[in-house]
Amino acid sequence: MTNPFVRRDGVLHAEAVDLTEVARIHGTPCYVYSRQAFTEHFNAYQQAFAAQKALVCYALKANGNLAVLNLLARLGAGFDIVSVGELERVLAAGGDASRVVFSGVAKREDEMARALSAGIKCFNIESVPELDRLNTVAARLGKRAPISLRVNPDVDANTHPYISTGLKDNKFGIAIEDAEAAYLHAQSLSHLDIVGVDCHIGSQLTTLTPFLDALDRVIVLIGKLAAQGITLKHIDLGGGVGVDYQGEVPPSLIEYAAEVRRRLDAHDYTRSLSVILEPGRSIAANAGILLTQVEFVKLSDAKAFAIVDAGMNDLIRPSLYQAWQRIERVDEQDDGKARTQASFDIVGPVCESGDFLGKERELSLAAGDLLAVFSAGAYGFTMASNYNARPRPAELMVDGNACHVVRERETIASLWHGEHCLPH
Ligand SMILES: Cc1ncc(COP(=O)(O)O)c(C=O)c1O
Ligand SMILES: N[C@@H](CCCC[NH3+])C(=O)O
Repeated sequence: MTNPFVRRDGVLHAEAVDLTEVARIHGTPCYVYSRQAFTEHFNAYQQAFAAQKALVCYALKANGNLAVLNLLARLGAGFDIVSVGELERVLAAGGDASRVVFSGVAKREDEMARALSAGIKCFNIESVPELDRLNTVAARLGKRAPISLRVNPDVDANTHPYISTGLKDNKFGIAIEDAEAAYLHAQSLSHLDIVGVDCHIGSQLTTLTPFLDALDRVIVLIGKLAAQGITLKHIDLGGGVGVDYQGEVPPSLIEYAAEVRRRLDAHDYTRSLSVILEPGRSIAANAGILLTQVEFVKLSDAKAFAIVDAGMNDLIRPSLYQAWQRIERVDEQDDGKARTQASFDIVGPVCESGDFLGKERELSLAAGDLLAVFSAGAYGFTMASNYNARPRPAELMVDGNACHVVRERETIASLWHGEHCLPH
């Protein structure tokens, strides 16, 4: 995989674009994405799973920018959505509803109705009451709803507890031992078509073992369903592989695809299943950085702080998960400026002690320096908020030597749009 963020003469570039120029023209903080990286990361899935009728449904919760969705749609992506808002984004970006799968534990009736009339590929159902609700909505609309059940295989994904989803005590999915009964119930409902099975055990998995353990358990279930006369068209393996934040070595997609194929080929009842994948992070994370400027260097006996203009409202992963993301000075040329060399906590402007982007980073810094926070293309902008009345940053997409604004920085006035004072 080509790294889109490289140094030339000491200055960090995104593809061919000098990031100091980006900051000068567009201001900070801002997200900068690489078209080339998004393309390569998506194509890696397409190519690895090419032999097995796989549909790569990009999980846009990772990065739902319209330019990203449009780019991926043109590369042949399907999409994994978790709300009607995400469905509308896909459609607005030119995505095809018939390549959309709808995940999430709490789909409202109006969301189901909209997805049914748009004609999505599949609802990934996470509970028995949700089956009943979808059946009622489909009957009301005179439609049939294609469904798969998201089963929870009780496999430990060995990832952060907040992003582990396949254990019994997680809210997601139907416990695998209850799944057969749930499928039989689904079969009894008048307006549902059972088309698949789905499983997602967590995010940022750095080994294949939990994925394959989960798959083995789902295959046992598929065998039981086949014995009941319930045949499926697809198996949805959920989110993608983990990424390199801090030297992690992500599992090989080629090996993943081969292991999946080997397992599916081993049984008559799984051989002809098509495969769906829902990767988000591995397509988006290392296709983006967050650019931020040092406002002040604040030193005390106890601490060295670099106070920057991006905060937890812009990038919450470090605060929320103690996530580690690489931080470097953009311009490392020797400009003769006096700097402090220290182990810095990189903190933001938000009024919270938990507002940091990185801790104990050995850097040489002065006010005015530009920093890049790496691996920020996934779960960066999509998790940004307006806390402290801070406008969300601009998003930019670099393409070769061009840099396009793909979302403008929010204006302050837009933050009170739709708010009203009481009548006197
Ligand atoms: C149901 C579902 N599918 C797909 C994903 C995307 O996962 P990842 O970003 O790890 O590829 C998630 C997030 O964990 C998810 O909850
Ligand atoms: N937002 C999380 C991942 C969430 C996964 C969604 N189920 C992160 O940044 O790591």
